[in-house]
Amino acid sequence: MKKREMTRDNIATARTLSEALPYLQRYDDAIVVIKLGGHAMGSDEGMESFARDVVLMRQVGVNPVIVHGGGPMINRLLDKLDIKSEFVGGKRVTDEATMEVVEMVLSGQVNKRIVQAINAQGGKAVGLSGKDANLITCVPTNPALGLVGTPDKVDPSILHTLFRDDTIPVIAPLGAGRNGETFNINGDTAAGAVAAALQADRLLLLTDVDGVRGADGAVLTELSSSQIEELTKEGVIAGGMIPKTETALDALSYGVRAVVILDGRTPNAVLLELFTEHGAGSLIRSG
Ligand SMILES: Nc1ncnc2c1ncn2[C@@H]1O[C@H](COP(=O)(O)OP(=O)(O)O)[C@@H](O)[C@H]1O
Ligand SMILES: CC(=O)N[C@@H](CCC(=O)OP(=O)(O)O)C(=O)O
Repeated sequence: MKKREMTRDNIATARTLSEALPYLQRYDDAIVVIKLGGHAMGSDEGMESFARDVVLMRQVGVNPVIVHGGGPMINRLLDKLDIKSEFVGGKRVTDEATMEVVEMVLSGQVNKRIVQAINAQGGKAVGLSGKDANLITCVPTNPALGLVGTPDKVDPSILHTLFRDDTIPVIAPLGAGRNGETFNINGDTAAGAVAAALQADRLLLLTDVDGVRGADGAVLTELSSSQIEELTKEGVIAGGMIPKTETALDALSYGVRAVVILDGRTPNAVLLELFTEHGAGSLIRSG
């Protein structure tokens, strides 16, 4: 199928998925890992639009893999339960009581919301966490962070099985420890580890800002690793953006082709990034 120019207009005016298809080229067997952050999944309309994009990607031959966050949703339940929580370097210090809430919210609530949204758009999604089928095994990140885990081994075989069955995996960022523990993994870190294990063609980190901003506040459309190091040292890249840029650099070093940090609240964000010439957000490539 020949690629026609895909603009915001002709995606938005296509009333059905099949109407939009002629504007896309087939991307047979490309693997695109998409991290959907908690801040990017606020509204029901936004979730519906995201789910539609994912189903459309599958229809043009891409294998999408969703790894999600849910920080704001975890905060809400922790508040209700009066459990205090703090972040160090963009990662939640996680004791056992917090871990229970994290798992309940991510695997139970957020994961199923995304699965249901994709299925409602005619896709076939299956929800799992890093604990399923030995997908993600972790080691503790740092004793000061408690049960925060760093992926140590990722076994993507279950994901290949799901691809063959035309099924879209939706992954909650939890991992198993070697001694039966459950670890809380930052969503960006989990997405990077999965993308690396799959040697993904692209890793998209969807958040609530239109990209990585420089010192003057403008979005940098393309970023190198040395720029990232410099901006982090200067404190321009801070908070939740730190795990994202760290993830981008790690993923590239493990063979992921390109990483893009973009605003997940923009309508058709994923499609615009993948199928238009200009893309969206901040692109980070190796070299
Ligand atoms: N240089 C930067 N450019 C853009 N955003 C930044 C930067 N430094 C810090 N941030 C913050 O990082 C946030 C995104 O991280 P986070 O809130 O953890 O997102 P998510 O929940 O989508 O994973 C932005 O909303 C912004 O406040
Ligand atoms: C270790 C750690 O920080 N885990 C995250 C997991 C969820 C997440 O990453 O959510 P967002 O993508 O919405 O920020 C947390 O507990 O909030």
